[in-house]
Amino acid sequence: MQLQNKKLDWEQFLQIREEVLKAWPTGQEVDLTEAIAYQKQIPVHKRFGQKLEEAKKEGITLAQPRAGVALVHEHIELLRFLVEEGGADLLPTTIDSYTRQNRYNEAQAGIEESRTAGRSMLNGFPAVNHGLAACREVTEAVPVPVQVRHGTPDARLLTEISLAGGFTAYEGGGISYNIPYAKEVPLERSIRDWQYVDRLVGYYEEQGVSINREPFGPLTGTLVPPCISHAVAIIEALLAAEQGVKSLTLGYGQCGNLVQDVAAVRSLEELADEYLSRFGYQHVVVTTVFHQWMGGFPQDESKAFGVISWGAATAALAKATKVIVKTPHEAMGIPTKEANAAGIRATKQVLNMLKDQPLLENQEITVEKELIKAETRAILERLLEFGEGDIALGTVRGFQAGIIDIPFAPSRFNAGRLLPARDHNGAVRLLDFGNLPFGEDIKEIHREKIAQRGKSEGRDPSFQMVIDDIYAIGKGMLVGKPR
Ligand SMILES: CCC[C@H]1O[C@@H](n2cnc3c(N)ncnc32)[C@H](O)[C@@H]1O
Repeated sequence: MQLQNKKLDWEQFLQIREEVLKAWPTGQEVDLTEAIAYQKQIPVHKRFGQKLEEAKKEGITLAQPRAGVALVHEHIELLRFLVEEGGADLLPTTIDSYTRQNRYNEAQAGIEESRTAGRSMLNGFPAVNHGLAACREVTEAVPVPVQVRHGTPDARLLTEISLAGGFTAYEGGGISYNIPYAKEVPLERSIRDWQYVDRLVGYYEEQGVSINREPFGPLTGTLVPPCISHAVAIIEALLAAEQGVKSLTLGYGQCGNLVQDVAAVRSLEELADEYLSRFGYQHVVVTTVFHQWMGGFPQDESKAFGVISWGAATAALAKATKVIVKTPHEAMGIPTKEANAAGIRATKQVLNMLKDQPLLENQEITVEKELIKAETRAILERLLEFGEGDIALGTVRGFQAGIIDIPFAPSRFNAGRLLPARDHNGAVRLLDFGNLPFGEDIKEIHREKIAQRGKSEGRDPSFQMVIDDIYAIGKGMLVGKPR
């Protein structure tokens, strides 16, 4: 049946579900009626969406790290440490890479190796292999809400076990966990598989259990222009809302220029409200998440704290509901629990110093916000045309035509023709627009700003600028100016 953005028929869903639960033995542990009852007894202070909604009302920004290790008790110890020593307001459970690729046999081997080695031999928590009881042990053992964070194109079984396991929030989407994460997964397939995920969340909502859903905002985390990540966020918001999702956190990865980043967070929330109400989705609570710099980090830990603090400051000034925290080990790899907690403490120090300051607003931010909205609308409206009004169909066709295009994505279903580069203030602009449906007026703004940088650096705008910008922050700068 042709792909369409339409709520999955429950009987059809249950048929698919029989196959989904067979993919690993722990799937047989999931009983939806029992799972709903279990979720209903989770106290309100442990419900992710509830805590986000309260933060939005208070106008404060919550801090959440990433974290996940192979074994259950070590994972619990890690999460407890991040609350007690780091001050985390919200917790993750980052899932390992084998599980993300449905390679449960190798995840199982990783668990055995971790037991033998006495340390985590996986880069995350293998929730499917551990199963329901272990997930409930984790979510019950910590005092704050916990969210599953991963990068899985086919996350259907992981969702079943995560929700039955007491997690009250779940990251990802059919575009955002495919195009930046996989090479060979057809977009139509991942969109369909995430319609299953969101339909399951819709079922929990219908039964009175609210589960927060967060599309993965930063995408490749490498000079992704706000209009691109916003377009993906709005598409995944519309796809999720159609399946009955009511608690949505839309995200954006820090680019580094304050005006652009504050404008990006504000425009994201405004565009979400605009498109959700246009398509008739009522009572969807929208919050925002700002990801601290997702690109290359300095090795030097003091410099890394500078980058982390700049991300915290921007998130607070933008009044993002949540900020995802980096650590001083970012340039090295998976952080120790001490480094992870240190990143959260640095972040919280900045958030606390800024939380009584008003939202940063000025004419520059307003102009930038309107530019981002015009660019994002141009993409979304063309996708709707390509889909004859259907955003799911339009998205698949739009990626094929390069109407939407994610810079530096590995997927062969992505056109990969965009070339982003910073302007002389460090805002991310486009050197090559690929096949984006922008008018000359928008293109001229990008060209002029990049030309200004070329003039100030005494060089013609070129691919070299892109390369210099990719390495700039790791080298202690924002704009990759020639030495
Ligand atoms: C989009 C995800 C990339 C970021 O996600 C961090 N990350 C991945 N896996 C873990 C983990 N198991 N524990 C703590 N951080 C983790 C990386 O460092 C990077 O910043």
